[in-house]
Amino acid sequence: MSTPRIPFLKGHGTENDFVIVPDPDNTLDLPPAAVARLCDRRAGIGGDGLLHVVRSAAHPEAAGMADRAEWFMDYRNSDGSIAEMCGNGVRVFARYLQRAGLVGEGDLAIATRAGVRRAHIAKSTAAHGGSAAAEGDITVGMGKSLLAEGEFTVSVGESRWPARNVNMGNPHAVAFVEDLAQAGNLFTAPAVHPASAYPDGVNVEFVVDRGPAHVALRVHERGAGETRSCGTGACAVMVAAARRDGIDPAVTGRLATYTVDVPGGRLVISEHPDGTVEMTGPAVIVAEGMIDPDWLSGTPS
Ligand SMILES: N[C@@H](CCC[C@H](N)C(=O)O)C(=O)O
Repeated sequence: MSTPRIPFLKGHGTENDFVIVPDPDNTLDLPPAAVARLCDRRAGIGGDGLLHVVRSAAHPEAAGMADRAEWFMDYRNSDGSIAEMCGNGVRVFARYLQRAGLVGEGDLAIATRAGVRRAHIAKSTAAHGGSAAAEGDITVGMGKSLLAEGEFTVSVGESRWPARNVNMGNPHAVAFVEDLAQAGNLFTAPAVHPASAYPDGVNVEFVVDRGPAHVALRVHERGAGETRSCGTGACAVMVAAARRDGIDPAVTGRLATYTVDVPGGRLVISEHPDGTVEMTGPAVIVAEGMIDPDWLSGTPS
């Protein structure tokens, strides 16, 4: 009997693109090599990462969150490595659940390795025909940022910039530059100093100003290379930009909101007086299909 084909979908959030593999009961074997094969842009489906959609109760890393969030985002980078969190991924994950009829518009909770995140799926508009595939925005509560004390730098070639070390569930180094072109081709990961500050690697964001409370970034993602967007990175950038601008909602008691442009679109990010960060942006499912299990396992057919 032949092995059944594996359903998948493809989606993106501000062009941070993902292979989505629904596996409610966690029955699929997805070793790093299989993830890298699926995310390969020439020999596979292609993506910056993979969203393995599993019921929290069925996954050993999420079972403890099952009472608060039915679904677990088992996120993998395109090189097959595991990441704690993916901001754009959470929105696309929520969009998948909506499209599959597993959740409706409104609020839902999603378990991630960084903890439970709450998403709000905006009501579909008539302009989108009210369909479940509508491209309305999704807002995600991204938790609190953690800014490390100390001196950090990021360098590309001979250039070196001071950086903020911001954790959004996953690690980020944020450097303000004069011009985004200074980041170079970003084929390889920029050097970070001290490297010991990031024992598990780091995502690196380069940032320029576009106007008041408006910045733009380029990013090199750990485990994926340069991508068109990074949601957690955009949140790290928002917090770093606010502090640089002398704004700390915990001190002022007022919400701070920044527009963060990424190569693949725009995200709007707010920090509340209690320190929680909220991100709003699009999430789109573009295709669905079937994976050949023999190809995935590398078994010649
Ligand atoms: N693109 C994501 C971040 C994905 C994980 C990251 N590469 C890491 O290893 O931490 C986002 O939108 O946040």
